[in-house]
Amino acid sequence: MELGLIGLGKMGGNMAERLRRAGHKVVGFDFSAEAVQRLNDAGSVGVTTLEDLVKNLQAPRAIWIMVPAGDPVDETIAKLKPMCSQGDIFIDGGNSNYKDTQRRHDELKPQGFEFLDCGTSGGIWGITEGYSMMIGGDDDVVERLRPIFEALAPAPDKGWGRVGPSGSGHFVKMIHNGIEYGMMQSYAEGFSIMKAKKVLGLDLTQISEIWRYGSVVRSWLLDLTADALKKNPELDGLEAYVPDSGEGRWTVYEAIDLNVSAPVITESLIRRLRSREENNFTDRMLAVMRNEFGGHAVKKA
Ligand SMILES: O=C(O)[C@H](O)[C@@H](O)[C@H](O)[C@H](O)COP(=O)(O)O
Repeated sequence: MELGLIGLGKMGGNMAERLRRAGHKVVGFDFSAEAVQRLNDAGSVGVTTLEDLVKNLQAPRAIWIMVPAGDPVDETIAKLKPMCSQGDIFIDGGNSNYKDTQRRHDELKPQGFEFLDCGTSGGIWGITEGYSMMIGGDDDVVERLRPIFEALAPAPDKGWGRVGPSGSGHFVKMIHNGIEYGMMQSYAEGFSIMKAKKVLGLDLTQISEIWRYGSVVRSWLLDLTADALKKNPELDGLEAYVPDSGEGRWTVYEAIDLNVSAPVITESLIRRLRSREENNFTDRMLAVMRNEFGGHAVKKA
């Protein structure tokens, strides 16, 4: 099949290569000339304008958008529409908010365009391991792209599927990432407690390796954790600073809207926020109040 791919970063570039290896024609666009060159060197078609991307694909086209969530997705669709034809399919494979996705779908459908959302998991490993894909949108449109999903997935019949109507792919990916936050937090806390138990002299690298096989808490995340500890057991040179890209906080908003208590995911998000505050105002407030009512000592900076 032919696929247009917009955004040849860590995810898009690797996806293009996995598709090429499976025999598909990929026409890829990126603002980075280097990324376009890399694609051409690998044997796909790299182009430097969206016009060329559209021209190099036969209608009805399928164009996969792999750009940062938010305005870049709307801007890309707005640029593509005048160049594309009725029946063309746009796929948003990024981490968009599902409410934006539903809005985009409802705008595009009456204009004659198809729109799928595909929550795509797998990170930089997807090129070899395959990607897990949670797809939202019309069933017949998903079927038209079956060869693409089969090639990107870990196996043709595994790791992908239509999960519901438009928006549901991104909704499920949002929850997936919320779970990711909770799992990461739990591993990190467990390893921290073991590290603090100095009298036992535990080797965290060894333990992570033991847990990888047969243990109830084995997982791919733990495999990666074990690799990281092997490379850098003390995590030297790293700042205790954890960013987030939005999916975790959207999961928490959703839990609140639905009256579902989700304390682990919520706390995992809060811990990330806390990791970015050094000597924060909240804790200084606590110290000063304690000092005011009880005359308790404060630690001066
Ligand atoms: O499934 C995946 O491949 C990951 O979940 C990925 O989609 C995620 O976006 C980033 O790893 C960073 O997410 P945060 O910045 O929110 O941690």
